[in-house]
Amino acid sequence: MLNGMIQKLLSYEHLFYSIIKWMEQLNLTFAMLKPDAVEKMGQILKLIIENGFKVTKLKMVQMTKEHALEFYAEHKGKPFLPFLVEYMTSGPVIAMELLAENGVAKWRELLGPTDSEQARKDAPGSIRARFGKDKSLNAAHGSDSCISAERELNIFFPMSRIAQYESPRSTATFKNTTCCIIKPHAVQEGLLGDIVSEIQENGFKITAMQMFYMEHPNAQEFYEVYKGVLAEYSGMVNQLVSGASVAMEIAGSDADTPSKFRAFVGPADPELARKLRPTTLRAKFGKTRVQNAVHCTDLPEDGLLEVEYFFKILE
Ligand SMILES: Nc1ncnc2c1ncn2[C@@H]1O[C@H](COP(=O)(O)OP(=O)(O)OP(=O)(O)O)[C@@H](O)[C@H]1O
Repeated sequence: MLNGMIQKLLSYEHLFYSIIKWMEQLNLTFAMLKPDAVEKMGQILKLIIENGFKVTKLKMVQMTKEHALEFYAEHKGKPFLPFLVEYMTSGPVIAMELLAENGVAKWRELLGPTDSEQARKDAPGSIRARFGKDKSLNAAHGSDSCISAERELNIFFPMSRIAQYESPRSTATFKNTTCCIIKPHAVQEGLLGDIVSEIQENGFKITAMQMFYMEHPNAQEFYEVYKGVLAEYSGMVNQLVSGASVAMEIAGSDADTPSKFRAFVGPADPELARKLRPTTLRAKFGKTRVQNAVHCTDLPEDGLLEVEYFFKILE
């Protein structure tokens, strides 16, 4: 009996050390989709998730010249720096914190060689081979060490309020837009890339995007209009606080975009959506009336208020 107990304890000890070892190897890295890759971000997010990364922070931002010079300080004096700064400030970028076992090295491997043309020869499945153009317009960035990752994450996702004020700003336009939130269950199920791809491939423009970890009072306030109206109100609030969600500002070419986007999202009940509107987002990715993949602004006149809630109040 004593023998059995000792063996059991040893196996627990073994399990404990395996977990510690795994946690030691698990690391965070900083990843960025450069301006030329933002319109393909859905496809790239899909690859990131398929390759076992967890997206723990995400924000679409606009870098200034000062941010780009700080970010690429190691390249000071290099002939390509002025062009690089111009390129990095030419449009929004997607800044992300990714978590994986050996995350820093694993993300560099998925990125492929700096020069996209070289990447197409040496690593044809890599992100730069598939989405980059050449050695400067190369789709994405990855930290080269854990120390760089910490420095770079601190530029885009600083902890202190003062540093947050100076960090690259969100790209929300607050003009003729509507709000869409990818719900926590869909993020947890690894559907972030699939949903963003669908949105982009159907002609809608994502003009702002950020991952949020919502708290109860905020979720209650956000869904206030449904209180006493929808039986699912509490379930909806609980769903929104159950993990990371991704809020987006959606724009389109005309004033009808909010209604068109609403139709594209489909009926609140995914079962009904699958019968009546099988090509909608909720038909494809929803499960129940509460876990229906995305929230989308109901009334066009509320679009701006909802976008402001996330990108002015919560940001
Ligand atoms: N010779 C070059 N000509 C033009 N642009 C370049 C050149 N070398 C690097 N760059 C640009 O500067 C960025 C930073 O260069 P670096 O040598 O740090 O490459 P990297 O570590 O592969 O890329 P990143 O730091 O963006 O992940 C490159 O990603 C590329 O956009």
